[in-house]
Amino acid sequence: MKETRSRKRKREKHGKPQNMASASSKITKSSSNFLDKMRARLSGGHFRMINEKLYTCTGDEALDYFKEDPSLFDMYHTGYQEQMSHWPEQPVNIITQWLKARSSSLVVADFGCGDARLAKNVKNKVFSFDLVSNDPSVIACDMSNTPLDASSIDVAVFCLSLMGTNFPSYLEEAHRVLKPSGWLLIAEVKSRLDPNTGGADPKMFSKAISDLGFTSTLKDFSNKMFVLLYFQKKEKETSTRKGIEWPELKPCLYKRR
Ligand SMILES: C[S@@+](CC[C@H](N)C(=O)[O-])C[C@H]1O[C@@H](n2cnc3c(N)ncnc32)[C@H](O)[C@@H]1O
Repeated sequence: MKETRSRKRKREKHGKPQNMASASSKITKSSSNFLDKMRARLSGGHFRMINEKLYTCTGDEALDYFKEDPSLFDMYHTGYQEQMSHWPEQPVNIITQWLKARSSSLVVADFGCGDARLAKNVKNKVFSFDLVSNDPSVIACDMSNTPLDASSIDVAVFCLSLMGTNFPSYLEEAHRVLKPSGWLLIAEVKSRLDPNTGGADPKMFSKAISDLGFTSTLKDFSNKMFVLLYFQKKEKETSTRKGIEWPELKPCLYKRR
């Protein structure tokens, strides 16, 4: 249909500013999208850097690292939660279910608790340990040296937290604080315990823990992202701790998304 002169005049009068407004709103939107993307990329980069640091230093070095700048801990956990949001299942939920199926009188120590999700979701008394405490319920320490008494705990949990190069000392600490027959529950990133992808031999890892004074009760490799290894502390002290052959656990480095 042919446009009348008066319509054309109206369109030219009113149409142009409208188009300009929508063009400038498009520019604002796309530049804020761009800034959001840049921010996400930057924080993803920071997360990967802190993550690599935690996997390549000892626990006390990691403690000093966060003491110098506690904001790095929040940065790490923002990135970690982003990564976890892509996992179909979270190991902390499986451990939560395991605890819920048992007596709530079991006393738990969560080694490397992160945001203390485990403590928040069970009725048990949970001692939550991490390098930084952002919550009054979390005790800040290097978990190779907790303030717990010897033989005072029923369940020790390491959910994706065997990060430091001195990880055997975390398991030794768990052995110290666990009661005889107490449970040691480990969830670890699958690639770290998969020889096909350059990871450690899970049999060697499990044997080292048994040599420390535990009996293996469950090995679950069914999940794509993580393995579950459960143990019970032996009734009698058998380990000398010396001569245990620990495999090297490779860092879990997350890909850029
Ligand atoms: C990958 S996050 C897992 C957090 C939580 N367990 C979960 O499943 O969501 C590992 C946590 O272990 C903590 N961690 C690593 N080494 C530690 C150490 N030596 N002492 C205390 N916490 C440690 C880190 O600060 C981090 O919060």
